[in-house]
Amino acid sequence: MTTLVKICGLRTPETVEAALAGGADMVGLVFFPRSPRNVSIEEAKRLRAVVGDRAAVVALVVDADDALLDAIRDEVRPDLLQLHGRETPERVAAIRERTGLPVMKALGVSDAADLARAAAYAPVADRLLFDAKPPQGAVLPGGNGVAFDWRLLAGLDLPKPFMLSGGLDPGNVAEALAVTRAPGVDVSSGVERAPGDKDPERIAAFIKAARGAA
Ligand SMILES: O=C(O)c1ccccc1N[C@@H]1O[C@H](COP(=O)(O)O)[C@@H](O)[C@H]1O
Repeated sequence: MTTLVKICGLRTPETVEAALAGGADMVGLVFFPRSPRNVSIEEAKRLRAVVGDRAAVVALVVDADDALLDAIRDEVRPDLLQLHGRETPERVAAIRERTGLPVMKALGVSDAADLARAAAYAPVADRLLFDAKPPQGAVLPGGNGVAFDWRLLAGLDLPKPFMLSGGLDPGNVAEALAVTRAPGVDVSSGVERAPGDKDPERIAAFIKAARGAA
């Protein structure tokens, strides 16, 4: 089966086009003001129009309140919500119910015990995303370009599909896929020149490397 590829934190039509030209399955828009990749609802609407039906649009939020979720659903019309904060299983279920959108819950991983948390989220999320835990003192809960020990995911058996993220880049994504057998990968920092500044060449190289590994 083909590996799903998500390019996250896109902020310009040019980089959205680069992701689509490379064959990305999902493009991620970040709604988190502290992130250098943050977009407003208006910017997101324009990017959503650029994407059309050529890929799935993923709206990334961090402990979002209902007003923000409603605005994203009604105005941006994403295909999937990525919940990248401290949302409990109950909150994930409530968001899914309220918005009517499928949700992907991100879980921070640093050791095997972190994977046990997936059991509580699998019944309420449509998809899980395993990311590295942020380094101490980090401003962002994700998008830090930090990897975790991929061997923790080897042999993982979950009732829901999952994606891998955290410190992936064009040079290591093939190895990450070989180790984890993840059905999908997600990247942000690893395809940038600087935080928030996506590089079309690195986007293309990442997608090619992920596809080549499949
Ligand atoms: O990208 C961001 O700015 C971001 C902000 C807040 C939460 C998550 C964020 N990005 C997600 O983090 C992971 C890993 O990113 P990286 O490739 O290590 O930079 C990825 O799932 C992004 O969607």
